[in-house]
Amino acid sequence: MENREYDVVGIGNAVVDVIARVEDSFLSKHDLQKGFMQLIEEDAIENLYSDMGPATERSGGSVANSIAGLASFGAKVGFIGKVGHDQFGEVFRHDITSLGVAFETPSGDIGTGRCLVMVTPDGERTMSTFIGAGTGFTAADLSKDMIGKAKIVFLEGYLFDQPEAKKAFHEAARMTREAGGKVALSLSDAFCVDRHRDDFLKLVKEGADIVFANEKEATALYEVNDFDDAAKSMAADCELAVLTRSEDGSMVFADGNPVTIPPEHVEKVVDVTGAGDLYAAGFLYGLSRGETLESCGRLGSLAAAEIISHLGARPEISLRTLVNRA
Ligand SMILES: Nc1ncnc2c1ncn2[C@@H]1O[C@H](COP(=O)(O)OP(=O)(O)O)[C@@H](O)[C@H]1O
Ligand SMILES: O=C(O)C[C@@H](O)[C@H](O)C(=O)COP(=O)(O)O
Repeated sequence: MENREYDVVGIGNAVVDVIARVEDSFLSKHDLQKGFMQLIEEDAIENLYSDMGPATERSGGSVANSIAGLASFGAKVGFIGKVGHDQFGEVFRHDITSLGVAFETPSGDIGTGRCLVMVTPDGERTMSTFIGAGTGFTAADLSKDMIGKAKIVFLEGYLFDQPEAKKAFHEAARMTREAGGKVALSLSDAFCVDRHRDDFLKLVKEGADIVFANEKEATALYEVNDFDDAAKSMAADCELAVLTRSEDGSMVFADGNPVTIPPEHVEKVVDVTGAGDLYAAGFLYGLSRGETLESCGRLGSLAAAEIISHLGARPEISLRTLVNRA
């Protein structure tokens, strides 16, 4: 890919994660579906929070996590997303800009989005997200300049949950194409896929160059039970399909041809939050540098392995150092 100011520009919800360890019984008590993301209103988030044990706050947001990961690899990156004029917004802005990410989206009047991340003893994460300021995200927040200078624009599927953000999403994809960049898409979550299946299918077939999905999202998209059936359909539908399979690694299909990528060995899985986001970071980092698909996948596995070895979805050590060591 030719030289451009940004390797990747991400567009997604700007969210602060509130992370706590919980027992499985906490999930059943609050009627939460383990391993998924459920949308929640602000008062409900307060109720849930008050029933939790000690929690830590870290910047999150799915594509924002990927962009933070890319910055940690040393990529040139930007992020577009909406925070509010509050302390959570300041934390999010500080964290992302301190990593060297260009982030210029003006803050809005609604409070910053928050995601309660509940980590069970097996390391699985279950999320309840209040989108907050993200509900005020519109096409007017898109930076034409940033998008026009990106090799890849990475769009978050969660944006589909807000009508104005959904319009902005389509506009961003159009602007990217017009400027000669590649459109990458994350399907985000299986429930989100269920809510917007037809729109996602259309994008996978026509609007995106690179599609990231985990096993649950891919099977939800094609309404099948078997991973192989979903993979076959996605491989036929898009140019570059990147399918992740948790501890079984990942598979990439380029023009229908499969490449299998092993996972990185992880001594102890502490918290799987951000595995897919960081995998995407590594993969896109490799892609923006013209690496082979196998090498892109290995970079993804490496970054994902770092993130699941500790609590939270932002890297705790420099991914560039990790790659150099590897
Ligand atoms: N238990 C694990 N051991 C090693 N790597 C893992 C493990 N779980 C996830 N990963 C890595 O993270 C990637 C993404 O994980 P996955 O669970 O498929 O995505 P998501 O977080 O979107 O649900 C996998 O392809 C793999 O490289
Ligand atoms: O954007 C959200 O609603 C959730 C994020 O804040 C969270 O950090 C996240 O997406 C975690 O990533 P995943 O486990 O790879 O889905």
